[in-house]
This record gives sequence, structure tokens and C-alpha cells, in this order.
Amino acid sequence: MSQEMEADNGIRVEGLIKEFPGQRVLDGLNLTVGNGEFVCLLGPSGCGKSTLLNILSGLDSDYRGSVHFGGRPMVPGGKPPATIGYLFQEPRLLPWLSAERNVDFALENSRVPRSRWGDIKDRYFALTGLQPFRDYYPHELSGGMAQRLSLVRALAIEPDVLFMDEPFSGLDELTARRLRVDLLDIWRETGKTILFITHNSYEATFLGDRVVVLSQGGIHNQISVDVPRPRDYDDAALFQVGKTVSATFIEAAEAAERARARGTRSSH
Ligand SMILES: Nc1ncnc2c1ncn2[C@@H]1O[C@H](COP(=O)(O)OP(=O)(O)OP(=O)(O)O)[C@@H](O)[C@H]1O
Repeated sequence: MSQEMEADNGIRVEGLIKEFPGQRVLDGLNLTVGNGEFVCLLGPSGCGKSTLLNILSGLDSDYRGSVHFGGRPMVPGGKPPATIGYLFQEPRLLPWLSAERNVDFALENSRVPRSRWGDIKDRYFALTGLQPFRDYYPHELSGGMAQRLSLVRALAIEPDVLFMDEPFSGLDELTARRLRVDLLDIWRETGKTILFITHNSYEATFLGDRVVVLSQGGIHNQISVDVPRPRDYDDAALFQVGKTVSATFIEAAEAAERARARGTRSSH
């Protein structure tokens, strides 16, 4: 496909409202993620991040508002009009299958023709540094390697977008740092649209083109990270943006707490 013909794989969420009994969790949320953009979602516990992901994934169809992937509308109750790759906090690998077979398993359930599996696996096993470990079983992999394998699995199905839900929060900081750098290399190489959920302000700043801070059912604030890539953890400009993001996150958490104390989020 030529550059000009490249599909639009952005996400557009408009006026999203989600209620649970006695509680409005998303209150008219508007959010866009551009084609190939890396957006980090940051928000205090309970602000609705997982609820939003469940809706975007098509797992929850009981909402109001609209969701578009690349201009294609999501029909509540139907499959999302985009292929979505997932990464969660835990790798969710099948323990009885080798690394390679775990990826095959995902491919078997995808639309990718079998004739392309070999090339795809070669590419992503190489990109993640897991080439020598294709025959290993999940219990033989370290936490970081297991998460790399789930990244291979997520990318192999050639997703339009990647949803990453705190994928590095269960890892030690050194491993997480390496994986963030590698993820950015892979993102540059593949141009995927990424929505990345995290509780870590500095992680969000290091990774994102933009950090969206959620609170009380909507966007509290958004911060563009105008720091050139490749980024360096010790970059003073990046640290400054991280401080702003962190302060915004704390502000959002405090606002959410005050609202909860007042009971303003109750729909009664
Ligand atoms: N199935 C459900 N039934 C009722 N309430 C729910 C349900 N799922 C989530 N909630 C409520 O909705 C709110 C948002 O939950 P959600 O899990 O989306 O938050 P979160 O931002 O992902 O939190 P965390 O960062 O702790 O994972 C919470 O108050 C939660 O109790």
C-alpha cells in the first residue's frame, strides 16, 4: 500500500456516557487518537480507564455516544470495526504452548493468511529480541521476556490499533525501562496507533506524543509532550514535562476524591 493510500487507523470517541447502577463513570467523554499517534491515558483509580477500554474493545455495548475507528462507526453489540492488539499487565500466555505456538494460536484466530505467518513471526521475534527463544515455554521466560512475547503476539495479527493496559507495571524498573525503549523502536518501525494506560506519570511522558489525564468521567487535561525522539530518560526537558504531568495527575485525583466525597457522581 502506498503512503497516500495508507488506511486511517485513528480512534474517535464522542460524547461517551457510561453508567453503572448509582454511578455515572463516563460523562460525555470526547477523545481522539490520531493515525499512528501514541497516546497515554493517565487517571486515578476508578476514573473509568478500564470501562473505556471495555467499550472500545466491544466487550461492553451498554453505553451512549459514538466510537469510530478510522472513520468506521462501532455498532454497539457488534465487533469493533478495527483489528485490535492487546497487552495487559500480565502476559496471559498459554503455558502449555511454546513461545512460537502462542503466536500461532493468535494467528489462527486472525485474518492473516497462513502464507504470511513465517515472515511476520521472523519480523516480530527479531524486533523484540526473542528470536533465540521461540521454542521456550512461558515458564522458562523472565517477566520481561514474557511481556515481549505478548507484544509479538499482539503485533502478529497486524492490528490497526494497540491497546496497552499497564503492560509494564508488574516488571522491575530496569526491565520496564528497557521495554519502553524497545516499544518506542517498534512503534517507530510499525507506525501503529497506540492507546497506553498507565498510573505512572513519567512513563506516560516518556512514551506519549500526548498524555490525557482523566478524572470524574471526562478529560481533566491533556499535555502534549513536545520533546524530540528518541528520548532520553535523563533529558531535563522531558523531566519538566513529567513534573507537569505528575502535578496534573495529582490535581485530577484530588478533584475526583472531592467529587466522590460530595457524592456528585451519583446519578440518583
Ligand atoms: N461491572 C461493574 N459494575 C458496577 N460498577 C462498576 C463495574 N465496573 C466498574 N465499575 C465502577 O466504575 C468505576 C470505574 O471503574 P474502572 O475499572 O473503569 O476504573 P479504572 O480507572 O480502570 O480503575 P483502576 O485504575 O483502579 O483500574 C469504579 O467506580 C468501579 O467501581
